[in-house]
Amino acid sequence: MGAAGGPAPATDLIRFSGVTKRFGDRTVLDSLDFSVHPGKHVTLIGPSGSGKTTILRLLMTLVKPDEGTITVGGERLWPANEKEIRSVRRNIGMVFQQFNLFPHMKVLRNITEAPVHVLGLSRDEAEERGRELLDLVGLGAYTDSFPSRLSGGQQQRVAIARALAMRPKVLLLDEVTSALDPELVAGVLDLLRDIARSTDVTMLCVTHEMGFAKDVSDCVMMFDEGRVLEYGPPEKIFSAPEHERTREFLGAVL
Ligand SMILES: Nc1ncnc2c1ncn2[C@@H]1O[C@H](COP(=O)(O)OP(=O)(O)OP(=O)(O)O)[C@@H](O)[C@H]1O
Repeated sequence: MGAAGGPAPATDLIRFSGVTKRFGDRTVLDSLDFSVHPGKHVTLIGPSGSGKTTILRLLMTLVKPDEGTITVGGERLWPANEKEIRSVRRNIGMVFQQFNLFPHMKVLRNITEAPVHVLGLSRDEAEERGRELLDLVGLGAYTDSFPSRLSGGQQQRVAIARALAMRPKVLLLDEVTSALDPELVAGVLDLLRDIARSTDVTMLCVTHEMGFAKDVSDCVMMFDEGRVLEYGPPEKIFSAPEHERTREFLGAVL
């Protein structure tokens, strides 16, 4: 219960507190504070080099903060020991710009490897779930194909299915359509819209697709020089931004 007797405030799923990241002399994230509630879809927008991808990479523990704390589901991702990091990381899946599928494995095998080896599912259980996911992403007929036989858009769908196979609480999407031919972009964005509507996964999405940001996000975070300049619902950020810098950025990309 909240202090006034009303419902307790929703607990944050992701929380960054005072997170600073430097590469050499360059401060890429500067004492960053933000939080994301469970089930929300948040898009990160802002100029190139403003630190958006670095946030996703911190959550994947591909890079480590120089200062600050990061928690996911109330558990510390940083600072934390290896065991704690592994346990928190298990809740987080990521889809990259380049699909990074295993080229020597068939599509279904690409999706079942981590559930078998990391989650400890039996091969049968993992395959059953893998087939369901391939149906979900419209690739049920491609279980026995090698990735090289698929288009870029299809490969990206497999990568999305592979991330979902780990039943993540948080799905990180890093410019997932930017390596695709233009005619394949809409299909992948439609799939992500469906996933956003039909699952309770929390999404953090770096994108240059402002249309997608408008209709999928509950919140948009506008970054500039390693800081959150504005954070709010898309209708506010896109229609009535508070900062001149946001207006300039949107003016250039919309
Ligand atoms: N491993 C690294 N070593 C050195 N500098 C890095 C490294 N990773 C990122 N940077 C620098 O950090 C800054 C922020 O990078 P980041 O990729 O987070 O930006 P971004 O906002 O996602 O940009 P974009 O929209 O172009 O992808 C950039 O100046 C980048 O060159």
